[in-house]
Amino acid sequence: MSLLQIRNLRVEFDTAAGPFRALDGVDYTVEAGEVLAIVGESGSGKSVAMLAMMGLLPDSATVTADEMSFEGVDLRSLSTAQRRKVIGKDISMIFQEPIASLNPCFTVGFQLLETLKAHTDLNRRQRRDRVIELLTAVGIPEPERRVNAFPHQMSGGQCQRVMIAIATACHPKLLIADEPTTALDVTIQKQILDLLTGLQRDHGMGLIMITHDMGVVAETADRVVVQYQGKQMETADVLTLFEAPEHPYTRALLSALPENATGDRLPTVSDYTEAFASEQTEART
Ligand SMILES: Nc1ncnc2c1ncn2[C@@H]1O[C@H](COP(=O)(O)OP(=O)(O)OP(=O)(O)O)[C@@H](O)[C@H]1O
Repeated sequence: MSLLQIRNLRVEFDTAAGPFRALDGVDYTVEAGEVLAIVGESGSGKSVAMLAMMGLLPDSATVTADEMSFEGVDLRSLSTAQRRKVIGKDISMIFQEPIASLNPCFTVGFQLLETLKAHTDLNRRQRRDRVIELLTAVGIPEPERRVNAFPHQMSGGQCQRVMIAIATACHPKLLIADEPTTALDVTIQKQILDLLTGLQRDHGMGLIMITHDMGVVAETADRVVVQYQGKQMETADVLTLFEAPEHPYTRALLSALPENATGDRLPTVSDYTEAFASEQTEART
């Protein structure tokens, strides 16, 4: 039994301009302890897919799927409240903007304590110790002092470490990281990726890494789903994808990597996909 199994997921938004299909029949499988990267350019439906699974899309969204199960539990059969209970305990998510994700009015220690209070039976003393342990585990220096810092007193990288501490505080079985390094300085990006993959390995968590960056995919993933305009283009294990990409869109993404540049100008995905893109647009209208 897979940790997460989603088949033929479709999401349509009711918009002022009429219905808009954001996702059109995508499949995701994540095994326990596996890292799945969902890659695709902005608007390809990466975030919508995860929000749909967690029941967090607004009422304007219609979500359908042939299967949507977590550890064998059919998420479609649960009420929103029941789904949040399953998901709140076993699935955590971190977002692109760490500073915006933390509450600016409370210290980082308080925000960690609140998470532990909501999801564990630890007493006050144990929670305090666990907060220090978590901040140490994510590499915050002088955790006894930093526990009293407000988010604005920390760097973007430190705030993302705190977000990772909050997200992993209750030992989730699946962690979803939505562009976790995009807002960070390049030098910090690698440290955050190493932290995430280290925690993932140590705790045997499933990890879904949402990204548009093939470098992040190469660095972290076991398997990859490539999306374009709400459709799934290709699914492969990471080595196969880099060595023998099957779909023209995947080849375009790989060709646009700086290390694959051959001429004076860095190619872009659109250099390869104009014909393909108009084909997709026609199919959607
Ligand atoms: N509430 C909404 N109402 C209408 N359309 C929406 C809504 N939320 C998302 N969309 C649309 O769904 C499509 C997919 O969005 P999504 O945020 O999943 O893209 P993404 O691949 O995660 O992009 P990014 O990397 O920029 O976050 C986009 O065209 C977006 O505009």
